[in-house]
Amino acid sequence: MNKKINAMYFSPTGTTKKIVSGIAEKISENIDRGKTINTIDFTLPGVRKEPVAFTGDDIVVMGVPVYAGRVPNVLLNYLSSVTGNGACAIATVVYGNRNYDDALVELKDILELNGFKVIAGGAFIGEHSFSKTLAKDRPDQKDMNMVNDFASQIYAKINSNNLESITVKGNKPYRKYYMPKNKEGVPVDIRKVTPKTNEHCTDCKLCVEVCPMGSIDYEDTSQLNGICIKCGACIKTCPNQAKYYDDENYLRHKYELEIEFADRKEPELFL
Ligand SMILES: Cc1cc2nc3c(=O)[nH]c(=O)nc-3n(C[C@H](O)[C@H](O)[C@H](O)COP(=O)(O)O)c2cc1C
Repeated sequence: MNKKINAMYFSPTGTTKKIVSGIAEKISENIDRGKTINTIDFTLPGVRKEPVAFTGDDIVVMGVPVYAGRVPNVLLNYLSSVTGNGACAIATVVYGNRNYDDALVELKDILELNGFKVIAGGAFIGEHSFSKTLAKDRPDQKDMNMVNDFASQIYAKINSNNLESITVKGNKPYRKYYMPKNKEGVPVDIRKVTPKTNEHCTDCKLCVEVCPMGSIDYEDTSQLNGICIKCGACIKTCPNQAKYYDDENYLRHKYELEIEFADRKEPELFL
């Protein structure tokens, strides 16, 4: 088979990367043992400045995390610039055990609008960006077994040459971006919340390197020069636990998520 396998993802805390890479590797193993996968990790801002265009010979595993029940809105411009030209796509979203709401249908729509043929879709679970306990250490081995089964089914579909489009779960029109509530039950906007830096910071600059918005000031890493999307990259990457949020509404939301969505969710696959 003369198909080229591509893995494309945005993944500040690495869970989407694990799922997308797992699917791409397994498909590639089936199709052409050992042939290299073309990886486009668009987590960092510099990569999102480069144009990307595929052809009908490409298979693209595209993955994003679910933010507020949707495709992260900071990615919409970039995603709409990626052209499929008849490439096959596998739409993949990864969420933190609350819900993926309309993110998968939104990603599928974006891909189709851009000239991809979406032949499979999946919603997987990853450790929540806000938490070290919610969906802790997921995707785990059980998830990765499902990733392998999913990839084998995708391979069988490609091989059968019956590349039908799929239907995935989600509302249309899409629901509004999910909002946390304050203690009075009133929806609150946490978009302006920014991380704080404590005395454990050794100025190693790792947080500067991993920020997907390029927002952390190089000279003074306690300062932001741009927006914070609460992706968790600086907090989870810091070797000294020097980054944290202290906003009351953010912390309440995190706590509520940890209590309310403690029960394990399982991946959902669409073929
Ligand atoms: C701003 C923001 C909003 C999020 N919204 C949701 C959500 O609506 N539902 C959910 O289950 N998880 C939500 N999450 C959690 C992420 O989808 C999840 O942790 C994902 O695995 C992170 O992917 P990454 O490791 O590739 O960064 C949100 C995370 C962030 C940063």
